Amino acid sequence: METKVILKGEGLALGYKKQGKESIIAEEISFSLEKGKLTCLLGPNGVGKSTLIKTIMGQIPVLKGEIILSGKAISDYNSKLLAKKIAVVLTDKVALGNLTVYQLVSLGRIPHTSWLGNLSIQDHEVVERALAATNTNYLKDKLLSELSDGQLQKVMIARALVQDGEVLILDEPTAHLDLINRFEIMHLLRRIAQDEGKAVLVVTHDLDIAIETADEFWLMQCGLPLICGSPEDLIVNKKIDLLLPNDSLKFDISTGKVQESKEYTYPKILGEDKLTRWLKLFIRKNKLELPADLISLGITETPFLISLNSENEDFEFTSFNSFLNYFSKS
Ligand SMILES: Nc1ncnc2c1ncn2[C@@H]1O[C@H](COP(=O)(O)OP(=O)(O)OP(=O)(O)O)[C@@H](O)[C@H]1O
Repeated sequence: METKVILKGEGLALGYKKQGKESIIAEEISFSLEKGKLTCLLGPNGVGKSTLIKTIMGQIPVLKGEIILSGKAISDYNSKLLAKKIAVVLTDKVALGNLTVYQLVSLGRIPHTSWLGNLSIQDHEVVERALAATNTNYLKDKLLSELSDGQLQKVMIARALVQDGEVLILDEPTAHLDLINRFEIMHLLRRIAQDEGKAVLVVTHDLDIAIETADEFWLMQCGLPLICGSPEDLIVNKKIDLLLPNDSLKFDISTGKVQESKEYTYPKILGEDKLTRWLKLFIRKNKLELPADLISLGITETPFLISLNSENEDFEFTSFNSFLNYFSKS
């Protein structure tokens, strides 16, 4: 069977060297990046995610070990050959506002063109295909300065696609984007991984969307080896909690959300789970103290009602805010 692993590292030490002095940022970093999969690299700010990316891109050398790309050490690739294998999308703003989308995407072809940079008919076809794959064809004559952040991000992905490397790396591609665009970009990357058989590695802080879209997670935490596995495995075996070393937060396996770890005792709430969970969140968030003589609390969808029955009084509320008002009066 053809191996899908394209990039491999084992027991790496990563960091920076200044005036002969090493400053190690992360150790015991082992991974296998596979073609056809969307892999998300997650971890707190400053843990070393960008350092790992920069090392994979060959921008900084490994302090210990070797990264192997297609059976050969990264350090043995020259920059042009590496650019044919690995395409990168960074978060830096492009200072090329007066280029058209088509011109920018064409620039991604440079590792494949002659030294004059002329594009062949085949190169133009690759550019057209990348514009189609990212749904940005309609933008091709627009100037970059005329694009929204979401459109620009898709165009940057198109530029990386025309590089036609087997590995595509993106550092926080969904930062500054709205919810719809965040989903769109991550689904687009998943499609690219699956349809084009590329190994896509994405640094992200978007845990929710990463859980929805990723095939693999790499979790990075200070002083710990890199933890790799499918999101579902890491959730079920609780390794995902490594992202939350602070005791005040925990990952709630039943909702897939990060929440306060303080245990709340709720009264029995009558109603469907899909509604009672929002009532529980509302009680927890607003630190509501329910009456000591409470008999029952319930919630219904049609008509929307929150009912509170105590020994002394019964109430019905038609919104969460009117429920809250009851507590501010009492
Ligand atoms: N050129 C450099 N020389 C020395 N140290 C650096 C250099 N660049 C980054 N660092 C340090 O390496 C550590 C990891 O930084 P890095 O940018 O890799 O973290 P990160 O996980 O990507 O963070 P974020 O989520 O905030 O982007 C930080 O302590 C940072 O100060």
